Amino acid sequence: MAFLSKLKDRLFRSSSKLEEGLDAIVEEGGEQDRPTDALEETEALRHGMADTAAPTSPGDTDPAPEDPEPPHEPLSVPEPDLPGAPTGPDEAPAPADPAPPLPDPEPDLPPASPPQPEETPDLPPNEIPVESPLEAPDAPNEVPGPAPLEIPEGGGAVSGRGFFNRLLRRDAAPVVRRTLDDDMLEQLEELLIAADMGVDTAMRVAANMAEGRMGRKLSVEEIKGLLADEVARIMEPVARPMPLYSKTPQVVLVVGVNGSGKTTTIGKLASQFRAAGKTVVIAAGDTFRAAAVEQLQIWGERAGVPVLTAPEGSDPASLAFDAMVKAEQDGADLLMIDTAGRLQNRADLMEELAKIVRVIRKKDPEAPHNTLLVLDATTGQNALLQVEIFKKLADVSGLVMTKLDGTAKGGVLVALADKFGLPIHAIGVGEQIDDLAPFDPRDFAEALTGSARS
Ligand SMILES: Nc1nc2c(ncn2[C@@H]2O[C@H](COP(=O)(O)OP(=O)(O)OP(=O)(O)O)[C@@H](O)[C@H]2O)c(=O)[nH]1
Repeated sequence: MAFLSKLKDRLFRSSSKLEEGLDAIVEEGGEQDRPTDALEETEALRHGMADTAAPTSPGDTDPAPEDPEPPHEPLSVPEPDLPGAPTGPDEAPAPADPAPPLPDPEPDLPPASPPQPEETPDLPPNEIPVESPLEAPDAPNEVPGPAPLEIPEGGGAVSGRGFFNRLLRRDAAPVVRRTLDDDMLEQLEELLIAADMGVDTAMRVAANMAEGRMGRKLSVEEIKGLLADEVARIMEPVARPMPLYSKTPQVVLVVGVNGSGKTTTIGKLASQFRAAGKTVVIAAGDTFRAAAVEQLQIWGERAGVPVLTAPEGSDPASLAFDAMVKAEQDGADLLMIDTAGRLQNRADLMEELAKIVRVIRKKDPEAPHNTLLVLDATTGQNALLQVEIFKKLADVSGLVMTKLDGTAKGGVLVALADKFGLPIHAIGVGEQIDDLAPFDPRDFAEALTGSARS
């Protein structure tokens, strides 16, 4: 739980940017709902009711998607309802249940179940994912705000209005809601684009959020919930730990532009593999930069893993071959090969990477078993370009996103997942050795949107 909240804290800048934007969108043209309206709208919303659905109560007659006029009485906060008392002309008549035997079940449970660890289904059983430093959430986060986002078991849109709901109504504060129309949808799209989701993904996400909800009144909390659901849906298929194979040494080629965090990530991964009982060898393949080699040696020491180096300017492919030999001799489980990231001369880099692959395949025709592309999340949309380039340079099998801490550009992960569908194996959330976490789509979605933040 501690690590989870750390992740959320560190992604705060992304969520605060989105939250500010959502606040502004809903404020503009929104109006305060009476608490009873809030409850009913929320219930209907969580049911995913289409605007063509039957009215939820005699007074709740949202007639058509295009109709921006809310049918509810505006702004006034009614006197608290007494259990069983009449609730007003435009409200569903509360059933007279003077002594309800039981309150409605679990009124403030969040809509989604806590995330389960992702499995890589097509791996043999002995292939384990990267050791997860994330604790599984021990209790689901609660959705703040007066209107619980509950879907009562087997209930209709306005079902479950017993004793408990009336209690909630009495305590609920007014909520600002805005009717979802084309203008608001456009503003949402712009906000998501500004949050680095990219145009295509932002439009798709906004459209999915709006589906069946045009003409409905939404609060900021509800929009955050819808957005988090949509982000999690997109991210779930790509949240896959790096597979570990039984055949050793497993060769992991690590690529990415200079400064993206390759060295740091190799050190963090090596440390996690070691903690999982694996023996690891690192090869310092960026032989042209002495500083890069030194950094890798420092990380090797921290992780307790040997780092093979070669004289400055020597052939990285030759070092990779020597490293293969050593890894085999040592019976190492993993060989991680760092590479240069000079995109300035792409043809040279492509040839360098291709040669490394040719040479290690002399020892193992299936190597490299993983080609990890390390991306710096703070580069925002540029990360998309880097994926395109490196997919051409090397057979990228998965991504590690670094520097998600303190960036307001976390939305780029959604664009990456939507566009490329490459597995995101891990995320870097700091500069320390244990600041590498498995990618959890639900945590990420909630941290990005600021929903259910504890
Ligand atoms: N805040 C933060 N900083 C990170 C993270 N990962 C790496 N860094 C920092 O990013 C900088 C570059 O990281 P490196 O690992 O040296 O990057 P590289 O891709 O190996 O760069 P070159 O050695 O120049 O090829 C360093 O200052 C790291 O401490 C992260 O997840 N969060």
